[in-house]
Amino acid sequence: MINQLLIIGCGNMGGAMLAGWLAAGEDPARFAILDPALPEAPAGVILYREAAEAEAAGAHDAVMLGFKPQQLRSLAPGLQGLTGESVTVCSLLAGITCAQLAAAFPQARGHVRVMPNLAARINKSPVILQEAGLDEGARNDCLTLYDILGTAIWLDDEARFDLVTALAGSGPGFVYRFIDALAGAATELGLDRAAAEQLALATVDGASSLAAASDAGPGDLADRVASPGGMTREGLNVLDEGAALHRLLVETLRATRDKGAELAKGA
Ligand SMILES: NC(=O)C1=CN([C@@H]2O[C@H](COP(=O)(O)OP(=O)(O)OC[C@H]3O[C@@H](n4cnc5c(N)ncnc54)[C@H](O)[C@@H]3O)[C@@H](O)[C@H]2O)C=CC1
Ligand SMILES: O=C(O)[C@@H]1CCC=N1
Repeated sequence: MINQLLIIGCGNMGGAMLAGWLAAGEDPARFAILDPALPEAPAGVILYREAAEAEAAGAHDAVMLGFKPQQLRSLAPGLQGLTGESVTVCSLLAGITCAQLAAAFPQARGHVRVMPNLAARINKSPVILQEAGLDEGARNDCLTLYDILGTAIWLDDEARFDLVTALAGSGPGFVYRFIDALAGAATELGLDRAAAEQLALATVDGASSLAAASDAGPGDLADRVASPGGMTREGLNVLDEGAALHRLLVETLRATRDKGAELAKGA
């Protein structure tokens, strides 16, 4: 079991994960934060402003890096005292590989890439994991911890990590853009903006919950919405014309995935 996780950089993503763990009833003493700028920590969670303070406490057996990938090179030297041989280094840093983590924190017990999304806050995030150097016990400890935030899985091929990041880590951003566009389209065609936003959100919420609970795939479900000779088919035809939506999303995921390699190159 991971007794204490030190979250180094607790902004949007680290904060959402911490909120998810606490909402699930985890003991706040199981977590500590090192962040020079976070206004305050949740009740019962220790907040360190400097690495030396966390080092002196020496209470953690894992760290989770939650700062920006572009900061890895400058911050790693100052974090060596926190990443000794009894400490597992977990990282949220998009694009940064296990090999880069091992090079940045060579003394650590093992290295884990972690890719959640913001739905960790409500324990509904997929969490994709990739490790280097962990034994079976440490693998189980990581899976158990991250599974609290939704559904954690090990990926067996790190070459696909940037792609799953684009799909599951960045994915909420694309879904939010879609909801916004749906509401914007209805507004342009004459609906009041507030009503359009409310209906678009409720529709996406209901549709996604139904798909999650259904044995049928989303393609089949779309066909079930489209009554023969009815209205929906006309709209689906617009999305399907020349595989317009499919092509747009392939380009969206490609651009997102490829940025991962660029971030890795810069680190
Ligand atoms: N936002 C998202 O939905 C997701 C983000 N990620 C990853 O999470 C990481 C953080 O992203 P966000 O939370 O969006 O960024 P953010 O800017 O909200 O959070 C970064 C945090 O790092 C802290 N920080 C800055 N310098 C620091 C230092 N020297 N020591 C300790 N902490 C320091 C900041 O004060 C801030 O709280 C990135 O590596 C990103 O790739 C991964 C999956 C999803
Ligand atoms: O935009 C980013 O780089 C991070 C990684 C996945 C979601 N947010």
